[in-house]
Amino acid sequence: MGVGRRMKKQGPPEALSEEHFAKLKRKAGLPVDVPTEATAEAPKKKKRKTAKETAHRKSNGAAAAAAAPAAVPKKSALKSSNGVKSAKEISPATNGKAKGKKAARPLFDDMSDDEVELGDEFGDSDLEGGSSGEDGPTLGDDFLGSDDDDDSVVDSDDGYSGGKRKPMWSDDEDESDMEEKLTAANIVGLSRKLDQQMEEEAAADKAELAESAMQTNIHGDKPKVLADDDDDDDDELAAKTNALLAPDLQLLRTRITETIRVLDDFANLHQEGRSRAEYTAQLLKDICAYYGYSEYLAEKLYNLFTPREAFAFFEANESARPVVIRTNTLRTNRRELAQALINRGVTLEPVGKWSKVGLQIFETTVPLGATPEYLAGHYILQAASSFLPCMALDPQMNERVLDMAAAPGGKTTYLAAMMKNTGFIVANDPNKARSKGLIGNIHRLGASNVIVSNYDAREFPKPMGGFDRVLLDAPCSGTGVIAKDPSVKTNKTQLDFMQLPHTQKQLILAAIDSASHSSKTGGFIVYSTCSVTVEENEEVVQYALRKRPNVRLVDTTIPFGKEGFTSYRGKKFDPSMSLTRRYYPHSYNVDGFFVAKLQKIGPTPAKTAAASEPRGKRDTAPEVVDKTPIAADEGDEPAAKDDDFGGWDDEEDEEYMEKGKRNAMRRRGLDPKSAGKKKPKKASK
Ligand SMILES: C[S@@+](CC[C@H](N)C(=O)[O-])C[C@H]1O[C@@H](n2cnc3c(N)ncnc32)[C@H](O)[C@@H]1O
Repeated sequence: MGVGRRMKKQGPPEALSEEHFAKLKRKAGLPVDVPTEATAEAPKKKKRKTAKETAHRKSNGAAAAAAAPAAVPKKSALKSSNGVKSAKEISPATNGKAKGKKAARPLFDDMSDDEVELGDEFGDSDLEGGSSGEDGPTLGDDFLGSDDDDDSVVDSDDGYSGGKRKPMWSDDEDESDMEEKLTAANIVGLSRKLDQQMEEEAAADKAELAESAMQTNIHGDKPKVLADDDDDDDDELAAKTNALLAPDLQLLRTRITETIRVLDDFANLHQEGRSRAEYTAQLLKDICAYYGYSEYLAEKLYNLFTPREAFAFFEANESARPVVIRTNTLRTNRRELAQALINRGVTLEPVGKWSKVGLQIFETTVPLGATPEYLAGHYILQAASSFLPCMALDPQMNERVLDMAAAPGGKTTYLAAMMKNTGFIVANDPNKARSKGLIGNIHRLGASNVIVSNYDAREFPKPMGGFDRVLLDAPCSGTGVIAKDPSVKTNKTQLDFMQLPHTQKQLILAAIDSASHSSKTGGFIVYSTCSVTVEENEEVVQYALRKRPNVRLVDTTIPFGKEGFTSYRGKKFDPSMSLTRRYYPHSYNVDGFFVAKLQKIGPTPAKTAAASEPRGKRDTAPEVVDKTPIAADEGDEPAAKDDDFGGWDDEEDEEYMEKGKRNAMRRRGLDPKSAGKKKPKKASK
């Protein structure tokens, strides 16, 4: 089945909402506050274990796992006074449908004693020596690259060596069957997790309600957010909220929500004589104080959204995204992996219908970076959003693929699995330290069609060109992954947002020039970043469209995501920019990400890379000379190579900054030559 068709059946991941948890509860056959058709249906489909069975299973490992799960009690029997019962409180009852149709099979009922023994043999005590310690899943992901330090490389050229031969491709997986089994096997863990999440949500809602009630009592319906010059109370509030050392966070938060309320309904709620700009300025100040952003970055991120959505974005950056692992289909399939991990005490479920290889981890009693399955390369810890560029690139078997910025290899190894280890992938990264992690992952996951190189990718296609598909997962500011790396809140400056896009623009042209427009199967380029800023995304793609008329934007085929901006703060982008996709932590509960897919529809401009197309691959048609070649500054020395976010080169950047200043002056109608001149002294009186 082609990916395109499969995608149509898939839905987006859940947004962060009460409904998400309610849905999961329904799925697990648990009661939710609002009864719906789905709720009524759920108990018929799913079965759950009693608390007794849970305890037994926990203490007795697989023996207990083999016990048949108890049927789901009727909804009325489950409902407690507050509408939510914990797994412990639920009493067993029989389920008509299960009896009538087919008795639900426990997940491990066909497991031999040998397999049970295996589970015990590699139990917790053996795993505690693993690098992750006792704190659960702490090993790196594909962005931060803590896998860099992973020296647990298992050479796996022999392929999967787990005794009997196992099915390799999860394409064969029966999705609904698997979900049912997984849900049954995980039911107690999931219920516990969901109860906990519901409790947290309820507490947060209560606090929110109390907060707004407090406001309503104090100020009536028109919130008083901005201070009057002559008001002592206001001075006190200002002193409390603006105090450098210990701002009153509760007050700040209240003022943030109230200001948003005013901005939402400005005509009715604003204080007499106060402008929208004043409210916005106050809100930004409060956001900086409350969440700890630099003013510069807070404003940049705020401007992407409506005030309410911006608040949701800043909030989402305060909590971690779900831990997700990607099944390595070169070694196993998702069902087998899930069974193995559940057997070790991991609570999980499929990440969503949009992926056949992702598993979301809810709880684990073992360090995920040290299980035998991890060491044998059956999975990699990989953020869900990192799947997306690979899905968009959609590499085919036997193709030639370039991954321009590949370390630590989360995406490279996914591409290799998609290609079933056929064809070849050039996995490039100039950062040698990060490349160690890349090589480690390639070996551990058994990706045998990968060649590693260490070029500054701006040099491509000189070393090699003519690829069927090119992935550019560009170095970026990381504004989409602030939850993972909060230092981004303060360490990104205006200079970064000039220098990074500059590098990204050079890289995207190199990516385009490295792809073969005459590829029989491809000619596609995917550009992605884990940043949400327009400078690093739409502006870079727009630049590529302008400089390379031989490419066009095409559908990413990812079944969810917000459309890229076609205009932004007065800037107009190509209408096809709506084909690009944006992902936000608050809307999809994934890292912030951007994905654009380009197709090369004509020959590479002669002056740049055509000459490096492999022999026999060169197009016989006359070459089109690009009338808009890369600007003169694009041939400069590459930036320093040790920076994950694009490196640094004082000389280049100084020159670049100077150029920027001169252009800015020109735009303001000033003479750039006067830049260095001293200001004339004021005439003395
Ligand atoms: C977002 S990370 C890539 C993550 C990787 N694609 C994965 O999935 O594991 C960006 C990478 O770009 C690399 N990089 C920085 N400057 C580069 C350049 N000029 N050419 C190629 N890669 C570069 C960094 O070393 C870093 O590993």
